[in-house]
Amino acid sequence: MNTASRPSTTDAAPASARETFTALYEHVRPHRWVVALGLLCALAGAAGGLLQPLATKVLVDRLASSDAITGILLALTALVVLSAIVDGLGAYVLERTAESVVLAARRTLVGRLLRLRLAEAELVLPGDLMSRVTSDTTLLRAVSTQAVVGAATGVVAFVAAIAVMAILDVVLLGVTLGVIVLIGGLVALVMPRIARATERSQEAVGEISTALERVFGAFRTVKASGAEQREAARVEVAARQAWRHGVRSAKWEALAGSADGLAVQLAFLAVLAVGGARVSSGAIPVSTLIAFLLYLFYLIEPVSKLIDAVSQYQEGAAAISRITRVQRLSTEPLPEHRPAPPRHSAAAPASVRFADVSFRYRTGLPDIHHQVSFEAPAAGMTAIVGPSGAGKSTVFALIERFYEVTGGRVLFDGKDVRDWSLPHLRSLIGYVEQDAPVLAGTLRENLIFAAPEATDDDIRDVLSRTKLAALVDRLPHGLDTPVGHRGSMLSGGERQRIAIARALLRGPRLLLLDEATSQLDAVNELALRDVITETATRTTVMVVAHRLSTVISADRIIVMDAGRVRAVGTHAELVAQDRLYAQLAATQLLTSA
Ligand SMILES: Nc1ncnc2c1ncn2[C@@H]1O[C@H](COP(=O)(O)OP(=O)(O)OP(=O)(O)O)[C@@H](O)[C@H]1O
Repeated sequence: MNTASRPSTTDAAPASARETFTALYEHVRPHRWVVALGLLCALAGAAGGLLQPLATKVLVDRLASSDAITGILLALTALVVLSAIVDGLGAYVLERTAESVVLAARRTLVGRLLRLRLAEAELVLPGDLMSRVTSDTTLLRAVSTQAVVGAATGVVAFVAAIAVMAILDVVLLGVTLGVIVLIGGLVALVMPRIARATERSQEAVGEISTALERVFGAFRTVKASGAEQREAARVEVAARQAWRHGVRSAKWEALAGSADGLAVQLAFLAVLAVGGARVSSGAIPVSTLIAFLLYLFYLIEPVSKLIDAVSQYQEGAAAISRITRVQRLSTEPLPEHRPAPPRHSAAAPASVRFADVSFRYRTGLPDIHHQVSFEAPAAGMTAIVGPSGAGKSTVFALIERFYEVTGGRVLFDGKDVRDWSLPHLRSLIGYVEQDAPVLAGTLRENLIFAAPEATDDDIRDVLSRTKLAALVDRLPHGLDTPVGHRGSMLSGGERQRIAIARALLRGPRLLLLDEATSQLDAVNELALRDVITETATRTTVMVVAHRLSTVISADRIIVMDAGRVRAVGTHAELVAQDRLYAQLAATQLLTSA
């Protein structure tokens, strides 16, 4: 997969063990009391299990002395049933909490992703981010609760069993511990490999999402280019990677998982040999050997719980490391809640001024703007023209404060954009991107996207201004007709006017319109020009213009070239005074110069 040219979050340094543990604890902290309840249930269940071998020893002793055993049998049965009930309750409480941990992690992650700064978001592959939200968070399920409780009950039950075994016979305990320590050491070597394999496997899952996102983001082009098989092969490469690392992780987990059985079986053989000798020499009675062996088998559960907990921790740590890396990216403040519906007629037009603005997209990249200065006074239309790559769209990005200037100042209504609260600043601006994105959903959802409180009257008014009323009448379900993925069921011109209607519905004090470079038919072009000129009578309009018809009706035109303002004037003035503008105007299609 050729993602080398585009750094992603996966390039960031992995989280340290301490960071991972703290992040994990932060996920569990809000649920600590429920986890404690689950732990209590698990401990009660474990205590029940712990009593069973002792009860069995009493039973065997009574059998030997021909005493009645009905009472002890009934007590044993009650103990078994009770431990099962408590165990079940504990398991339910924990599973529920685990789901809550996953929900909280997803909620936090999604909240952060949507607030990423544009400059950060551009470095990230969307498919990979999606897999972090959907797939990595799932791995938190086990580690956040089962592993915590498994480790705690495992330790308690293990220590308790060892204590009882010490009372029964210290020599046999020594034999048992010797075997367990030996196998435990081998397991410890395997554990970090599980974390590594899991992280790689999750990275590959991210690559699958990235590859799919690439395909479906340009599905028509993929089909028209006959690239289906090539693209399927790309996805397959990532899927095979995920498989390879998944299998590797499964191998280490299986090895670790069978270690508990192996440890106890080996200890059993050793205890049988040593214990048998001790029984025949009269050092211990046979009932002690039986009880000891039962405790030995009782140990299987806590030991396997401990091993499971550690391998779940390794998997969870891999996921946490990937999630934490996204959380390190910087974000913007959330928009404030705006209770009152926007009144587009009431919004006073705003002015915009660039004062000696220098800008580059990232350190190490060349400057895009060099001391750019101009003024777009309140009300009326200001068009920005210039050859492709001159830095026209970047002007809008700086007004919206998608990026910070590297020098000079951008003033909105006389105040530096950095002194405005970001959500407030953006709430005053209507912004129409060059490719006028329409989102999947209904037409209505798209229209009220930037102004959810807009009333039907507001919508009707904007539809008539943008000449979309006829389209709505034609659609089978009117405003509630779905428009397809990225508005694929609409024409290019319709998409553009919907994007303008969406921006106008916000009641902006400034409308930023990045005109599409693609050709529109004459009817659409006329409709669009009318919409813009009509809007410019009510609010400030700035247009990155690619069509002669747009610039002719502008109040002032700013000519940009290679990141500099080259000339400012009206169409008539510029045709006479500026050679580049005259050339651009002569070609009609301004970007082809
Ligand atoms: N997000 C970005 N990161 C890095 N460089 C960028 C980014 N966006 C634009 N550029 C670069 O900045 C320069 C100016 O881009 P801009 O989009 O402002 O040009 P433009 O004048 O609007 O061009 P066009 O008329 O083709 O839309 C281009 O060279 C472009 O490659």
